[in-house]
Amino acid sequence: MAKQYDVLVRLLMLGDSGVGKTCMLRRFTDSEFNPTHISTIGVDFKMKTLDIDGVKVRVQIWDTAGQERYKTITKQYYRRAQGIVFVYDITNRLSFQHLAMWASDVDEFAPVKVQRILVGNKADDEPSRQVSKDQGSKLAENYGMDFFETSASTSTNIIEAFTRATELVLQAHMRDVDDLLGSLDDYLDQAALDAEKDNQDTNENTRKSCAC
Ligand SMILES: Nc1nc2c(ncn2[C@@H]2O[C@H](COP(=O)(O)OP(=O)(O)OP(=O)(O)O)[C@@H](O)[C@H]2O)c(=O)[nH]1
Repeated sequence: MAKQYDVLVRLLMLGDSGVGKTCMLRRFTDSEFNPTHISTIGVDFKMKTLDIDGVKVRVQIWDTAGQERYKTITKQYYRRAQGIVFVYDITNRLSFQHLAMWASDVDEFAPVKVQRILVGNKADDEPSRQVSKDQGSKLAENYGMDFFETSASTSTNIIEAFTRATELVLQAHMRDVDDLLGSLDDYLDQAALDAEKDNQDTNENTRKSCAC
């Protein structure tokens, strides 16, 4: 059967329990919002295909449990992630403070070139806000990440956040391909020069040894 996509991208969602990771994912893949909180057990994943500049990208998004007791399981998934979506809840200051811990886990267990974005979810619940947009944006700037305030409930910025994380992964991998092609060009140039030099040396030797 013909492949339905050109590239596969793996994203991982991290953040405290209850920040809305599962709701964001369901909103993105199924356009649904379920207000009941059923804690994720270990990890779960969903897929969606995006068209990014004409490239069909199959995005595989791993939704991890935020609860401490699943950490041993969830950490095993960091290694294969190409992009991380860090999520906190704008109505929960502690979930914002814990980002330092999530980020340090990623530094320890994820590949060096993993791409990262920061998301403050539940932006619809303005009356309960505990983390200002400015605080979120400053932290993202410190970490060198793009920043989005989202709402799984109203769908605000959900597509934008996942699409941006996917684009960043694609760009990083394109750079790798370019670097690889660049070194291949250098190698071929050098090989052509070496072959030319060998040729010249052989011609000279032939001339030197010629008695005529
Ligand atoms: N107001 C509002 N509530 C939200 C939003 N997203 C999620 N919630 C609520 O937050 C609660 C937790 O959402 P989940 O998606 O289950 O949280 P989680 O981060 O996946 O939690 P764990 O699986 O335990 O790690 C649910 O009761 C949701 O209804 C949102 O954008 N706005």
